Amino acid sequence: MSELISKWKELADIKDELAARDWFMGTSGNLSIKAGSDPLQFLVTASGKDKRKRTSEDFLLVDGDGVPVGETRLKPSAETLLHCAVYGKTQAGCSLHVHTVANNVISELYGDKGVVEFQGQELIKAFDTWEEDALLSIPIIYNHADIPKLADTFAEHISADKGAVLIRNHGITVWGRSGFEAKKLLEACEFLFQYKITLLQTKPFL
Ligand SMILES: CSCCC(=O)C(=O)COP(=O)(O)O
Ligand SMILES: [Zn+2]
Repeated sequence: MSELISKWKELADIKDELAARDWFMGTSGNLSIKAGSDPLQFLVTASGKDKRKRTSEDFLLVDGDGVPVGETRLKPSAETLLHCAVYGKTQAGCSLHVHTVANNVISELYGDKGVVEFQGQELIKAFDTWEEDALLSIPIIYNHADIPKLADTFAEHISADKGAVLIRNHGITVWGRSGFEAKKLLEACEFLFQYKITLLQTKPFL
């Protein structure tokens, strides 16, 4: 199997798993996987598709600027520039963006603070923070309608090969060195968000 086909299949499998969780409401979300470093190329979801369906037109290959490689009638995700920022600044191999109710609620609750923090929760170890008092901070940025501006603001928070950034009342983007790692981080974030919301809802009755 060629490297590109194998990357396509890997991303399609991740897409199916996230779809099974119902994380692509209303055609939201976009995913990418690095296909080559020299020159930088990655597969990204085509814009506006129902990401719960598996088709031969789900992804297209783009360069480091998010421009399609070769002739295609497909349009790359409207948010491709955020994926460009991840691959341009790190050695990450996969970047995942989803809108969920939990990530939107957390982004609104902590949006004015610009960050949501987790401590004393086992699942923050997904981010390789093993110390007992480790603190996981997830930045929350403003949801600029202008995508180049959104991508620039997002890029300010990319400093490692794995990470997560919330976009207020929009969604989350996570990235990792591999598809496995990116998916693990996304699942960990969504668990932590749901945990915090549940705890906040429960507390008044304790
Ligand atoms: C209908 S959701 C609005 C656009 C968005 O935020 C998103 O994640 C999906 O856009 P795409 O162009 O990647 O389909
Ligand atoms: Zn989005």
